[in-house]
Amino acid sequence: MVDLTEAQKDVLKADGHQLVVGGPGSGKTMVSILKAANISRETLRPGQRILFLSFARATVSRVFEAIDEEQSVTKEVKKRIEVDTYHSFFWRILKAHGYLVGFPRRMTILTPPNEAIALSAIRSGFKSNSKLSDDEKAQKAALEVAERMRLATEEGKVCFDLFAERVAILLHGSAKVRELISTMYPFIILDEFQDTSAEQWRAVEAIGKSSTLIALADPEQRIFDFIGADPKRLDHFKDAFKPSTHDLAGENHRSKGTDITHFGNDLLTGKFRQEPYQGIDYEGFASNPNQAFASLVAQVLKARKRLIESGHRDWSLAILVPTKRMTRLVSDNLCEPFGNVPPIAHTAAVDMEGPILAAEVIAFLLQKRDHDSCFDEFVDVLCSFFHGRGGAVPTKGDLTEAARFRAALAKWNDCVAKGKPAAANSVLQATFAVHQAVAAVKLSGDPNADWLAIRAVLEGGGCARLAEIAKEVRNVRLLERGTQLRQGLSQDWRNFGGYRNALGITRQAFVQEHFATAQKPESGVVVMNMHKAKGKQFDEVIIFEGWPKRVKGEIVGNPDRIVGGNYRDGAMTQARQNLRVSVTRAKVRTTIMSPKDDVCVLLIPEPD
Ligand SMILES: Nc1ncnc2c1ncn2[C@@H]1O[C@H](COP(=O)(O)OP(=O)(O)OP(=O)(O)O)[C@@H](O)[C@H]1O
Repeated sequence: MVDLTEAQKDVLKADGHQLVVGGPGSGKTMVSILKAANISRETLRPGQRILFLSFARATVSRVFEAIDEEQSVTKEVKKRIEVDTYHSFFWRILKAHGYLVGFPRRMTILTPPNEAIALSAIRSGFKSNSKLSDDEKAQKAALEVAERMRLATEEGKVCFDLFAERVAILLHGSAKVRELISTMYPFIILDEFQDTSAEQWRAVEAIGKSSTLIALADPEQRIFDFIGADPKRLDHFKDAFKPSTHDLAGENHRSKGTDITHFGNDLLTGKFRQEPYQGIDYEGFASNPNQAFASLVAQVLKARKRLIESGHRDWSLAILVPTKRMTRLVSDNLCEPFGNVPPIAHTAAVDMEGPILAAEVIAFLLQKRDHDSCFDEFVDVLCSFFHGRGGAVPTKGDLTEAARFRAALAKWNDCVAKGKPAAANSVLQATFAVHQAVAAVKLSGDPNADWLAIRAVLEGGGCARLAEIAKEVRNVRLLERGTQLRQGLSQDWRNFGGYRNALGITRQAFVQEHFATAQKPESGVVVMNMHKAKGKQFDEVIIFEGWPKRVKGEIVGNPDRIVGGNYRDGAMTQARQNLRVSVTRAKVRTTIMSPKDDVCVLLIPEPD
């Protein structure tokens, strides 16, 4: 059992609604688990549980890990602490009571890629976001909102964006449902409370009428203003519930013996001390892709060696980057480092819309082999990939590509109907050839082998788009032994001697994957964007940002920077907090890598 600080002990003693604030690694999560254990032993009635609500699955797995670390918490008590995401908790409420807010009784989730497909007709009617006037943006948003509601109420397809808003309406409107929830969960812990959106807050505000709320927050780790976090959120909670407030302040248990937290705090003001910060390294690199990635790989290899030599089995090294694009670039470079450096095994948290839709293309090819309209349907799935892979911000290029394929298919079918051969220069010729080659693949009934066989044909065929799909699908790791997708496909084959339901099984597997909470926390080398690192901890962290593009010595572009464009602009509060969150994820060491000739502005001391 660890020695709790006085402030942590106060958290355990107090009754009623609570607000626990404190800096990174100050022990908010940990004390909330001990608190939950106490409540579970002393207060809960049979059948009741404590709900720990978090934002993302990966954070949830960190909380599970923290619970497991707490040896003073018995197995029985652990079972009564239920850790869940807002998404998954809200979905459970909607499934049971959604009819109260106009939803049909039978509902399915419209996953982000399928939502993107459903909204692509609206989106393709507008120019790209940066070129829209405020009026046009509002018009586009209103059309999207209306379509989302139509899909939910008429077709029972509910997208994530609607969850919190509808649940808030439902809970404010129905004391009965609130009581049902509070009877089950009389205590609810709200993790990362500073980042709750207005809708999430409205929903938990309603539950707080009958359940006791314990909010954990660090106002200076608020990094989601762009999707609805609000600096006033803690005040909203205080005004509504008059909680007892506990400040764990600058205690740092995560990286004891280092100056990592100290450096993180200094980043907020830009005032740095002269003497080095223990546990913080800085590495400058040359501003060109080859040297930049070579420097990164060198740092990764050094860090990995240190961690392996530490003898700690589940070591973790996170490479945190500012943008999703950089996540991909770094991952590609670790797969094929320079010279004869062997690939560096890692996992990358890339956006899943593209990979999921690419998996649907493979599933389609497993399922639909050679019936009459098979090629038409195949082109349709391909177009869905282009409509959906950009998620909420599809590129014009992808939307145009889909339109081009559809137009080519119409011409193609016209020729077929007239008994003429399709035009030799049709964009579909290569697609057709690959489709035929896939239909000729003899399937074996081993889902893994069959999946790879189809992927290989797409990869090696003459159609550049299908080759791209094959590359995307490599990011899907659902076919590992024992996974739901693999088992589902095997069962399908056993039942029908073919993959009759491959598409449905694949879609379902991704929904399950989204809600699964038992995932292990990341270990080994992991790459993710900085926002995704929130609430996590790793042994070592490398923060790696992009570099400027220069023409004749002048900077002409500066994408992928921690501060957009890398120029000073006002207080830069969000950027400072974001970098602080990333820096303080490490237990032992954080290495910050920035281009030598255009160092990150947040690292340059502010004048007195
Ligand atoms: N009093 C304590 N003594 C020793 N170790 C502690 C103490 N409190 C917490 N810890 C450990 O310190 C680490 C960080 O704690 P925790 O994750 O609870 O911090 P946090 O405040 O939730 O951090 P963040 O806001 O950065 O996510 C954990 O490994 C936890 O087990």
